[in-house]
Amino acid sequence: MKSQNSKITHLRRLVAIMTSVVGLAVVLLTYLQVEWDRRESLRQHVADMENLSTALTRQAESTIRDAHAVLLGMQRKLQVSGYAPESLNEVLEVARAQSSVLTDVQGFTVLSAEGRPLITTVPNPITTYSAQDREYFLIQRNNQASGLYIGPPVQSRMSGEWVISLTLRLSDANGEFRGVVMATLLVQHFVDFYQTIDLGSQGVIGLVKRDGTLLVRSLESVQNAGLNMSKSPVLRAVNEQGVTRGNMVLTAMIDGVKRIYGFDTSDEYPILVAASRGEEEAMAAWRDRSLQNWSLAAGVLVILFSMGWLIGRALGRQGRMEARLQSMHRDLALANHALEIMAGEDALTGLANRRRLDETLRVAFQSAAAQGQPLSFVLLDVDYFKRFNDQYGHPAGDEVLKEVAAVLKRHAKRSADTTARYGGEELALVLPGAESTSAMAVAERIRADVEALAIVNEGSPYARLTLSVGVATCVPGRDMPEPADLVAAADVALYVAKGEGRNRVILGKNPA
Ligand SMILES: Nc1nc2c(ncn2[C@@H]2O[C@H](COP(=O)(O)OP(=O)(O)OP(=O)(O)O)[C@@H](O)[C@H]2O)c(=O)[nH]1
Repeated sequence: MKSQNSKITHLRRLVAIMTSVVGLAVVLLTYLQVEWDRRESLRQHVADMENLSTALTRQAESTIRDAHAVLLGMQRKLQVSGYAPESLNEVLEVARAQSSVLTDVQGFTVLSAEGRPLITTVPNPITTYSAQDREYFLIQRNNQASGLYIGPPVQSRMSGEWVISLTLRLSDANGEFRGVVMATLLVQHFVDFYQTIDLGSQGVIGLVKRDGTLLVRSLESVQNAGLNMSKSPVLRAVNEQGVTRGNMVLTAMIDGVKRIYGFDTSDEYPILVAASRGEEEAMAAWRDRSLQNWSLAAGVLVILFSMGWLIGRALGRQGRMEARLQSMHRDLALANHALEIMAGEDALTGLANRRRLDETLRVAFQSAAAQGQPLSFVLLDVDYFKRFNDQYGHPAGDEVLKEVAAVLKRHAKRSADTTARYGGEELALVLPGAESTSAMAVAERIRADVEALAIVNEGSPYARLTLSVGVATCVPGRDMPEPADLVAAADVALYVAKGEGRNRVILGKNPA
């Protein structure tokens, strides 16, 4: 019973440990799954943005290259043929033809050394202005070997539209400044094109000069045109660390929105394109999935812990019932014992119990003493009974005790004879009026009958169930003063029988 209780406690502990371990595993696996999913989603978005930025960089390069090629042709023609009206007209015709094909270019213009437009393909131009103060003009005028210069976005004085200027210097044979050939690209043209690409409401594409000047931003036409972005992490990575293509997750300088950026720089021109998606929008699908996963995990945990709690409670209840049963069992045993004592009978064997034996022996002793008659006491003990119990079980042992008791009863022939259970596996026989010879004979018959039962006891060297018997006889009062002396003499004889090899009857010595 006790071990049953500790088994239940052990089981409850096991259930608690298992529940915790499985719960932890669920949390860990969910975390790993969600984290893996996050990285995979981010990797995918990053790759998309990098690829897009590369494609858009090539597109911007191609637009600039086309205009650059035309500008080079115009520059060459003017420098060779001069600036006479015929030459300018020829250049204008070629530029018109090119302009009609290059739809990304707003127009081609030739400016004089004073910044006045000489010819232009820009439709409906205002030609009464001077570009002398424009950045591109100053750079080309002051720098003989400037090459193609990409200007910041400006509002054109010729058309009123926002444009990006591409300029080449015109020099005479002595290298003296003769003016500028210019192609203008419409900012709105880029914005319109970038807006055809779906990057969600927070996505943005930026075309930027490597010095940090913002040329085009897809979210608005011109509000931020020309903004200096040289301090942005992307520009710093490009200019300070020499990174040419890459990605970043960062919060934008302009609007404070967190975005996933991909960027790529041009090898030909000092420009780069950064394409981005809003992090919140891009990762929304992942957030939904992770919420689902965590909800599922929470559901599993609730079920798991509920089951663990229910099992624990059931085990606890079983444990309490076992304990109650145990105490009822004890009460019952005590009650049985009390009943047995009151009845004077041993419940298992039906023989007289120890209490009645003592009483019977006392009366028989007194009566024999009064009459000067002999009184014999026989003490019988089952041999190797512990081994029998161990091998065949306690209930089988009980059965054997009953059988031995039955044999004993059969040999208690006279009415005054008393058979009793002395204790445990020890039985006793009180034979009033019996001399030692007849007591020995009765004892021997009992021993032989038990042996003849041929109850297998493999733990015994006799391989069967046997008895050792001690017999004591006296004339009470004359030979011995107390009944206890008679019992002690039989006990000593029994001890001798055990010592001499068991399965035998020994007569105790009479002290008198
Ligand atoms: N089945 C059963 N066994 C009992 C009962 N009363 C006592 N026993 C057992 O009897 C055995 C007595 O063991 P021991 O005193 O070592 O004696 P033994 O094994 O018979 O060995 P020897 O007497 O030396 O031959 C113990 O295992 C007790 O548990 C009972 O009412 N029923």
